[in-house]
Amino acid sequence: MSDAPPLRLESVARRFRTEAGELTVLTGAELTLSAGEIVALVAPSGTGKSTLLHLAGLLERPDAGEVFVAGRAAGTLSDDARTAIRRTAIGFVYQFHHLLPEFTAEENVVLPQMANATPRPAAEARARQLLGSFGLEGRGHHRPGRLSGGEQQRVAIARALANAPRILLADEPTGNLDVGTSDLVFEELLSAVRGQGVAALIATHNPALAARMDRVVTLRDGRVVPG
Ligand SMILES: Nc1ncnc2c1ncn2[C@@H]1O[C@H](COP(=O)(O)OP(=O)(O)OP(=O)(O)O)[C@@H](O)[C@H]1O
Repeated sequence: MSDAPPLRLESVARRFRTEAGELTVLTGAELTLSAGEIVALVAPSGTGKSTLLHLAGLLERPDAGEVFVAGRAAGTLSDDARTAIRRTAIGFVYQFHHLLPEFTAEENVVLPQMANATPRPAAEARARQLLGSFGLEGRGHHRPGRLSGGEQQRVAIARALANAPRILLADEPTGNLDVGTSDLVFEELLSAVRGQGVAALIATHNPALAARMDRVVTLRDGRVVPG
């Protein structure tokens, strides 16, 4: 299975029950991420970008179709098995950093590694190396509340990469930052992802940022189409 793509969505459908009736968001969506490929997901608000990322990240289950992570079908797996895949193979970055406020920047990058049974000294060394690669040496002992928005988001990216995932999923990862900081942090994100050979699916509203990636896709009528 080692030559299987890191991520494959096959005929994925997702519907929601709303007060206005049933809302079909995805219907037969297909997407394959090759190893190390960085794909931009650019689509109008409300068309299902977050829904697609939640399905790809095994946070939700599709109503139909299948999600394969490294060739392994996730649909029939237990919630525990899906959590284990998510912890080892997938990193997430959200628009808001979601760092744990009572822990330092370094601890925020250490904790997911320890949850993954990495011994603390190795986890700390990796955290320092990752934070250093984002220009945050010297900031590791600060809590998130004492960091700037750009620094917080850099820590969140370091945390997402902490367990050396094969897949990174990002939902507007710099959407909360001012334009200048957003460009800088995005550049660092792309360079880290490329440097580590991680396949990435990154939702953004910014066409200039999307153009920096290997391929652009969009959502139309519930399907993934070239953007
Ligand atoms: N749990 C839910 N229950 C009901 N409707 C939902 C649920 N989650 C999402 N939706 C609806 O599904 C549609 C797609 O939502 P989604 O968040 O995936 O869009 P999006 O493209 O990420 O939007 P944005 O760019 O604004 O974040 C929206 O109409 C949303 O209201």
